[in-house]
Amino acid sequence: MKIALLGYGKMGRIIEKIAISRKHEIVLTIDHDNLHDLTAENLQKADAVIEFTTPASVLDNIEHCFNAGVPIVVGTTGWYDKIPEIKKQCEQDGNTLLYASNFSVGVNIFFHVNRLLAKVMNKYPYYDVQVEEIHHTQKLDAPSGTGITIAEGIIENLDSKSEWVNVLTTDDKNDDETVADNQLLIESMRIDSVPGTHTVIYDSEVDMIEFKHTAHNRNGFALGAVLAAEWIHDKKGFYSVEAMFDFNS
Ligand SMILES: NC(=O)c1ccc[n+]([C@@H]2O[C@H](COP(=O)([O-])OP(=O)(O)OC[C@H]3O[C@@H](n4cnc5c(N)ncnc54)[C@H](O)[C@@H]3O)[C@@H](O)[C@H]2O)c1
Ligand SMILES: O=C(O)C1=N[C@H](C(=O)O)CCC1
Repeated sequence: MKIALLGYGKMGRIIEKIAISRKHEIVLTIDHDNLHDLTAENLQKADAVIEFTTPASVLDNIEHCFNAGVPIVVGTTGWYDKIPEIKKQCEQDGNTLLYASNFSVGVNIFFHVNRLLAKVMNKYPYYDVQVEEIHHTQKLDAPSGTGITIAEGIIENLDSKSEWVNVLTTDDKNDDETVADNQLLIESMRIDSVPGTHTVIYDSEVDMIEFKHTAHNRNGFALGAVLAAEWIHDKKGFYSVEAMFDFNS
């Protein structure tokens, strides 16, 4: 397959290596210093685009791919309030996009079990729940996209929570944050070069249940994005990465 990379930062560089190891060809690489190469003609050389840039540039990049008629896999986070609009554009105009807050297989298993656990916890209301996410200090958005997906999975399945709120701390101290009973706290921490750690904590007066995913490096995210490009290149429409996994059969 021919792949175009939008964003050649930490993720773009690893995706390139993994794509080549899977016998794909990188036909276009765009970063902030060669934006003039982002033309429909260049994009159309690719069977699929993989986009890992910034919250400020992702929507323009999506538009470029839609205008060029090339399927796009979006890894960038921090734009999810625009999902309904983008979904509509896919459905109305026949565009193709797949996005994930986290492409790693391990995190997608975690998402699935998180939803099941939240359902179980309905029977045990004396546990309160919160989400913690830790990432490197270069991260531009908070909470992490993964943290939002985890929180939404809890809110959809646990009757006592109806919205999430975020608190960002820049060191590892954990001040006891107080939130309303219906609110689910997502505590974001930014520490050194941490690739991504997410924990769901159910706490009661007598004990604590911690459910945790730790990324050791970025390779799992990158492999998932390449697998998503392989999966989507001949499809039409709007997809979340869940469509690639079938945990129910
Ligand atoms: N979904 C996932 O599995 C997953 C995993 C890791 C990171 N991410 C997300 O991916 C994004 C990128 O992460 P990263 O660690 O590679 O960041 P990074 O800062 O290392 O790389 C981003 C790159 O995008 C470039 N860029 C900026 N504007 C651009 C534009 N208009 N067009 C093309 N390139 C542009 C920057 O110069 C930079 O090189 C972030 O939003 C992050 O949250 C998602
Ligand atoms: O490094 C990042 O930035 C990451 N972003 C994603 C998120 O916001 O959840 C996935 C994990 C790494």
